Amino acid sequence: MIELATFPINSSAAITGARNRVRFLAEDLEFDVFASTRLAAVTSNLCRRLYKHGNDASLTIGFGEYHQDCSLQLIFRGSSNPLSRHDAGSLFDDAYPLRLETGHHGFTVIKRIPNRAFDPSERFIIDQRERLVRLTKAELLEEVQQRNEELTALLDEVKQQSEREKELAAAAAVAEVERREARELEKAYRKLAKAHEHEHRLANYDAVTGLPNRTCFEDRLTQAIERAEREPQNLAVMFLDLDHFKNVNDTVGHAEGDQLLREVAERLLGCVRKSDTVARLGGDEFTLALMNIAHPEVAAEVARSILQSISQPFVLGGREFYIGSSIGIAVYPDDGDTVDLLLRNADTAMYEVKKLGRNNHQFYSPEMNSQAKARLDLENSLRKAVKNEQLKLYYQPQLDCATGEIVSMEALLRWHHDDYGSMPLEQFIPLAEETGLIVDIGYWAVREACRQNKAWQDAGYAPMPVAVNLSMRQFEQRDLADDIMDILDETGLDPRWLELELTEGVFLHHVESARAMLASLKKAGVIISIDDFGTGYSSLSQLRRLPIDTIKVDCAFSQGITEDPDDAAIVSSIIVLAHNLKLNVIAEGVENEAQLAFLREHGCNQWQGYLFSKALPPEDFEALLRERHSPERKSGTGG
Ligand SMILES: Nc1nc2c(ncn2[C@@H]2O[C@@H]3COP(=O)(O)O[C@H]4[C@@H](O)[C@H](n5cnc6c(=O)[nH]c(N)nc65)O[C@@H]4COP(=O)(O)O[C@H]3[C@H]2O)c(=O)[nH]1
Repeated sequence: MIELATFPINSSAAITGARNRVRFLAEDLEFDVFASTRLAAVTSNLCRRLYKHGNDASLTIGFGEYHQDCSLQLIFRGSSNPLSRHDAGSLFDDAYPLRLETGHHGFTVIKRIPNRAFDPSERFIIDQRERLVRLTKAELLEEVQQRNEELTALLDEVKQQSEREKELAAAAAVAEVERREARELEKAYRKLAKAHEHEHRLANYDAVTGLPNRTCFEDRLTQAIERAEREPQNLAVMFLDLDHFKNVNDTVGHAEGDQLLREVAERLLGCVRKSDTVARLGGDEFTLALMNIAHPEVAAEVARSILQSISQPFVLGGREFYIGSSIGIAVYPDDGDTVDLLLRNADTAMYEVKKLGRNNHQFYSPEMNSQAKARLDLENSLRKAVKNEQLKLYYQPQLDCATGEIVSMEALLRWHHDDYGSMPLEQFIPLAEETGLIVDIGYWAVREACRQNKAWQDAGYAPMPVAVNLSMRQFEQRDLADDIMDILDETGLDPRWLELELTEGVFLHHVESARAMLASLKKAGVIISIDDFGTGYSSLSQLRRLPIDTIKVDCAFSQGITEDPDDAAIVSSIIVLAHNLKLNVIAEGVENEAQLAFLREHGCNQWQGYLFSKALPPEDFEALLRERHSPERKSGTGG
């Protein structure tokens, strides 16, 4: 800094200024209070300092850069009283009193700065007392050196600090990367674990119910058997199948069907202990493993409570559904000591329940196995018979009660087994129903009956309807009506010459779907009849709402009408009821004249039975037709 002037100050004052002018505005010229002097330097590029040393106060003013020949004017704002030159002069030489625009009085000191050369090496430092001290060159050098050392030390420190910071930052970055990697790794592990868990669930649990699947069930049962081998105990394996579950699926759809399975799972879990296992094998089949049971009767108790629980209604899609269940039980170690054997024997016992009428439970017994084997043989033979077309249709004439003419016929299935000869229907129809083979057999029967009927018509015999039995299982086929219409198309038989016989059970179990299918068939001209009427549970009101044409009186009633007044009353009531509903009545199983006379007397429309003829092979039936309705008489008498 270039020092311009030093003003001793012995007053409290404020300094303002601009550019190369300095103005001292003294707050108060009561100089005896200068002890509290505090000045603030405010000029911009003038460098100023106030030094106070002892009682001396001085102001050093200089420029940060070289200026010459400038004048300094210090203006002290004074009190309200005019200052005498003396007053001012006591402070500075060349002080002139003045009156400031503010109305205050002050004085000004004008100091000319001589045109003199400055030594640019002159330096000042601020000493410890905050005084500006001019240094000699040597001192300056020392000062600079000292400063340099300080600076170097400082720089070193800064450098070290920065190195440390760098190291820390690097370490932090590495740590961050490691943390991030660890996080990524953990995420990947979690994902993998989740995928493993998902895979495990898929492999071991049923997606619909969340219950263990077959694999998981077999694992648990294996472990339980191993435990039971070490510490002898009883285990029970149950095989459970829902009765008529398919009806629910067909009526309300698969989503509701799944809901029902979930509710069944819940109910099953509610009937067993936590240590037991309930699994779903698929479809409507469930298995249970009851661990460490005190005695087999415990399994029977559990089975009873399951039957009771499942028999409660299920509400699906706003409707109530009642389903039953069939349970087979096999007990370790008596009924098997391997998973396979226990499951197989429980399954066999379950089939036995189904055979005996469902909605019950049954313990496995060794005799069942031989029955099951026989059943399996029969099933295989039946499959072969269907494939090799060993099945035949026989035709039983149906006669008009009033005229005695053959007016229609019923097609009845016959199976001639290569080894066993003629197989009784009551033996293989239920098996075909159980295995679902009846669906194929049923379609074959409809096709064959239509083909044969059309062939007789084409041969010139008087056209008449052929009645074919439909199984309840066929009503589980959504396309039944379309398929039958296709068969009629294929064989060229007019729909009015086909009659479909169904049992009351169809209406009990498939009311809605059956009604719609039958209505469309009836609309096309197909005749619909209810077989074995009186043996089921059809209500009169239901009968009225069904799209049917004919009621068939069951053999048992027809045969009892002459001996049992109840049967007589039932048959006559059925006839009256049917006629009121404008339905045709046909009595089957008529074996003697007295029965026929009763039927005639009560206005029954048609009859069939051994009194006239058994079901005949097609060639014999044709011979009968030839005899009674020769082709030549076809359009003449109508029978
Ligand atoms: N005791 C006696 N019986 C007589 C007399 N007249 C006729 N029958 C028998 O009564 C049954 C009448 O058939 P269904 O009630 O439809 O009862 C049929 C029907 O439900 C079923 N079935 C027969 N063929 C078929 C078929 O093609 N498909 C289906 N799904 N079921 C069939 O098998 C049942 C038994 O058929 P079949 O053994 O042929 O027995 C026939 C017939 O032979 C008689 O005067 N006295």
